[in-house]
Amino acid sequence: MMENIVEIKELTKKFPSGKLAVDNLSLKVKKGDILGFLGPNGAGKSTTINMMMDLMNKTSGTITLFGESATHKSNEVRSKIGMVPQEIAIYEDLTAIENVNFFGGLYGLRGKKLKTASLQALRFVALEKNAKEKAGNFSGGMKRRLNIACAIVHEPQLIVMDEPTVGIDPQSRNFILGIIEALNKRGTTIIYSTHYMEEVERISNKIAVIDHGKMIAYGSENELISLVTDTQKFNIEIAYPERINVKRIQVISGVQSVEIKEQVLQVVADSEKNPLDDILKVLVDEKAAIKMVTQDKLNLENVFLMLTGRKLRDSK
Ligand SMILES: Nc1ncnc2c1ncn2[C@@H]1O[C@H](COP(=O)(O)OP(=O)(O)OP(=O)(O)O)[C@@H](O)[C@H]1O
Repeated sequence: MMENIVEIKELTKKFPSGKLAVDNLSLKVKKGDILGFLGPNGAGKSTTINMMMDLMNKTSGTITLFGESATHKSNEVRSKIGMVPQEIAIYEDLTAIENVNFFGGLYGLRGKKLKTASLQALRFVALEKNAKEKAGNFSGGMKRRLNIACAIVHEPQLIVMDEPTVGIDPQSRNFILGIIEALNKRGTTIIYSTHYMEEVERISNKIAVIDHGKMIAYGSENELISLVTDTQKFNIEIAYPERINVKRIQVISGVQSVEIKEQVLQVVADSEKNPLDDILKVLVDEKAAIKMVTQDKLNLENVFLMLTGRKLRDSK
């Protein structure tokens, strides 16, 4: 069975204006992945996705979806893909169910099959009670959810989402992230474009960081963090710091430095090793009375800053 559902090789887009929006970008997406496609505004995320969906011509490079060229894909492959565009693409004058029926019809669903699939899609985004209401009367969050229902009515194996949570309240955003996790649980591969790193941290197992059209990093969250640091820091709160023999901790494999600040033992260690078990054993042995253990971790914002020298949010 094919493992890479998406393969992009050396993809480039130069607009007639001369703007190089996507620059020699390569990327693979495996079955079952939730790929967070992360980058600031203008990084080239939409341009990449639009070429992937064959909505825009590429300048050079190749894009393969389910083993077929993105520009010459069969109807069979077409029906395996769903797209949630950045701009909400629903008919405001139609009801919710009419919207979903319309998109299901485009994918060849008819009659009873269409009816069942449309209701199921609306149920999935918790809009079944609003099925007969006009989409134009929906809140921003409900429109976003309806947009998703329209993209999943044909039960695609791959869903590509371009910033589907922009401009909505935190509750609706949370709900949409939950929908994505549920879709993934039933086996759907997801490509999720966003400039919100906390969304990517929550839902993605793989992250592709893009900036100025170039792929600057790819991997799991921990792999990206290890690109910019080779240490980790543990803070261990204890009741009796005076009982600790620091030397016993210093000699543990992987430990770089140990410091006691009031009731907190601060240990810096190699990120490749996990000395925590051994450290805790010493503390238990010395009856230091462990109260809490926390780990200082870099986040993706730090990673982006360290790789590019700029902040993710307000970079242009
Ligand atoms: N039709 C076009 N002609 C010229 N330049 C364009 C065109 N469309 C996009 N661009 C430019 O290409 C770059 C990448 O844009 P793109 O929309 O792909 O970014 P993005 O990462 O999706 O960001 P956003 O969150 O703003 O959508 C930007 O500098 C943008 O201004």
